[in-house]
Amino acid sequence: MAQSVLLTGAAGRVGSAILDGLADDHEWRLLDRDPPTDDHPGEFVVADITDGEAIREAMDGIDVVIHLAGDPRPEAPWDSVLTNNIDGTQTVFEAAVDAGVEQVVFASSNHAVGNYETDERTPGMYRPEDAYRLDGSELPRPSNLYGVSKAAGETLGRYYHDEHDLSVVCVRIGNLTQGHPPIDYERGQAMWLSYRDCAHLFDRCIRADYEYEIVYGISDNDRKYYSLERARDALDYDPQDNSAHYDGEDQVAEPDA
Ligand SMILES: NC(=O)C1=CN([C@@H]2O[C@H](COP(=O)(O)OP(=O)(O)OC[C@H]3O[C@@H](n4cnc5c(N)ncnc54)[C@H](O)[C@@H]3O)[C@@H](O)[C@H]2O)C=CC1
Ligand SMILES: O=C1O[C@H](COP(=O)(O)O)[C@@H](O)[C@H](O)[C@H]1O
Repeated sequence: MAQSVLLTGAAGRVGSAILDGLADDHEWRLLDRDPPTDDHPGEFVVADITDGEAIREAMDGIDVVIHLAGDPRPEAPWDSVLTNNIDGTQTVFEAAVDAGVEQVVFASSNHAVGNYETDERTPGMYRPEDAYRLDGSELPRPSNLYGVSKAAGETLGRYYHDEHDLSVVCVRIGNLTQGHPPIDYERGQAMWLSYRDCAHLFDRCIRADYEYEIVYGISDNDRKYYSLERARDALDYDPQDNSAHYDGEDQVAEPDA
């Protein structure tokens, strides 16, 4: 069934991947501090996620919030991630509870666990024959202050689920690139998320029933160090793409049937 969905950070890259795949599948209300530059489905609210009143108003009549807005830079300074990623995310969760929203999907990141990639494990863990997997049950181990802010967002989600009964899924997104996986970047190929799989994954986050989940958001790459098991089990995620099917920029194998 189509849901009424508020998409924060709608003007960005992940927002574009979601809307490219799902524009006609749900009733969208889009929100970003930057106004839209292209055609878009539904209404567009220009607001900052730290503005509690505007965010609460944007959630009227909404079933599901996909919360993407924030500073996505791994090198972002503390004042920016504190304001945009931590304070902004708390504002979004609080407004969701106040508005009676049922589910919040939080865009977390590989950088929340980036320091599992130790000198001893790399680059072996990026290769297809390596069996090492993170599965979402491990503690955060951030690789920068941006990763700390994403771990904080996951913990806020845990709190709002336990105290306020909100259904929350945190998606530790890998490396989203359009068209083909990153070139000459083993780590990026191991955590590649195609646009098609991104849209499908967020569709499953909108439609599935869950309590509190942490899942990894990557395609079904031969190289991987993130398990897809929780995303498959909890969300019925069924990725179609695989970075091994690309030779540089060209696709050299058909997606699995
Ligand atoms: N692109 C990727 O591969 C990955 C992205 N993510 C996360 O996904 C989310 C989206 O990332 P991208 O689309 O790549 O970034 P982006 O920079 O393309 O989009 C982010 C959007 O959020 C908006 N925004 C930022 N701060 C805001 C605020 N205070 N109030 C309202 N809007 C605000 C920006 O205007 C922008 O349109 C981010 O939270 C990022 O940390 C996580 C892992 C990987
Ligand atoms: O969280 C994020 O991760 C991706 C991939 O990280 P990288 O270290 O391989 O670049 C990054 O591209 C994106 O900007 C960021 O938000």
